[in-house]
Amino acid sequence: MTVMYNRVALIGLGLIASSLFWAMKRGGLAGETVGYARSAATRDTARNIGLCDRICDSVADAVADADLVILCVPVGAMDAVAAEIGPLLKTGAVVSDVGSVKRAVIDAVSPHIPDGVHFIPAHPLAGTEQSGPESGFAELFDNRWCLLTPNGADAAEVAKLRTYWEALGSNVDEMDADHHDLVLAVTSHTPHLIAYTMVGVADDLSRVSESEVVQFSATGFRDFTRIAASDPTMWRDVFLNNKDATLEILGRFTEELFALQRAIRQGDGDLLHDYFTRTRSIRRGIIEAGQDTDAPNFGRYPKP
Ligand SMILES: NC(=O)c1ccc[n+]([C@@H]2O[C@H](COP(=O)([O-])OP(=O)(O)OC[C@H]3O[C@@H](n4cnc5c(N)ncnc54)[C@H](O)[C@@H]3O)[C@@H](O)[C@H]2O)c1
Ligand SMILES: O=C(O)C(=O)C[C@]1(C(=O)O)C=C[C@@H](O)C=C1
Repeated sequence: MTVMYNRVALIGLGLIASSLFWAMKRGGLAGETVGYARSAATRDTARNIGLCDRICDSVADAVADADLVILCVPVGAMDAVAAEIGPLLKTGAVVSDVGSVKRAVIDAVSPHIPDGVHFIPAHPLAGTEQSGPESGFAELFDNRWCLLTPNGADAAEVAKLRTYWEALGSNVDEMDADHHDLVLAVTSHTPHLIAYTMVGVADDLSRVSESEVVQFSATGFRDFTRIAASDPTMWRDVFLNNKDATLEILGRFTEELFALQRAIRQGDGDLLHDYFTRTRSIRRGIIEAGQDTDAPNFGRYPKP
């Protein structure tokens, strides 16, 4: 139990902020955690479930004298929130965020950060399809990655924030923001778009085949429906703010899809088999590297 920041302010009280609070409480990482949400209903819910040591009715009260301020709002709201809190930040404070996109957040937030305040963007690669203050839990960040995109921030403050995320349970790495956005377009953003599309297609079909799509949905499709149940505001903002990288990956995806479509039409079994063999090895690599702790056989076969 080591207090790392005396006062931590969480702005936006959803899945990530509430998980941060419970994980900080578990580790005793903050002297005091204060929270602010835009809507009175969310603030009431937060108070009712004991989220944060104090819930403030104004963002000014929340950031007053805060040593660490974490912006936990959708990516598209970062600009407005940063503009509001910028003039209220104390000298020496650290501002961070948890947004799923990094370059657009840096461009939106940096202009509002006064001299003497450190802005260190971060992105925990951990989440669920749930949202809101009641959805958080202390273990969310355990054994997950958190990527920092420091963008030239003070090295000592970056090292401290890294230690903080490690104390929350995460593995931490640093990355250039543009590279982050390209990597996440491949590993998270485009897969979400594909899931949204596939569930939309099934929904169109279900109007033809009534409830069969739901009744006979196999595990693969159920996984798609979980992903496609993710928060619409959050994901709208991800795509609007990681436009170039997502379009680049979608272009490549479409080319591959057409190649597989042609192979099916032409009965080219070799092409399909080779392709699926290559992709299977990627999954096996992830399991062998110990990166998928949710896999059903995780840990069953000890590595030699
Ligand atoms: N959900 C995930 O899987 C996940 C994972 C990693 C990072 N993130 C990122 O974390 C951030 C928060 O996501 P979440 O899942 O906690 O979302 P959430 O929907 O659970 O919570 C977001 C909170 O922000 C508030 N909010 C929305 N617009 C606002 C505004 N203009 N001003 C003030 N408050 C506003 C909402 O009322 C809500 O309290 C997003 O930037 C998202 O990209 C999400
Ligand atoms: O598990 C999930 O529900 C998620 O989609 C979490 C997930 C991801 O794609 O891995 C989603 C967006 C975030 O920015 C980070 C994590």
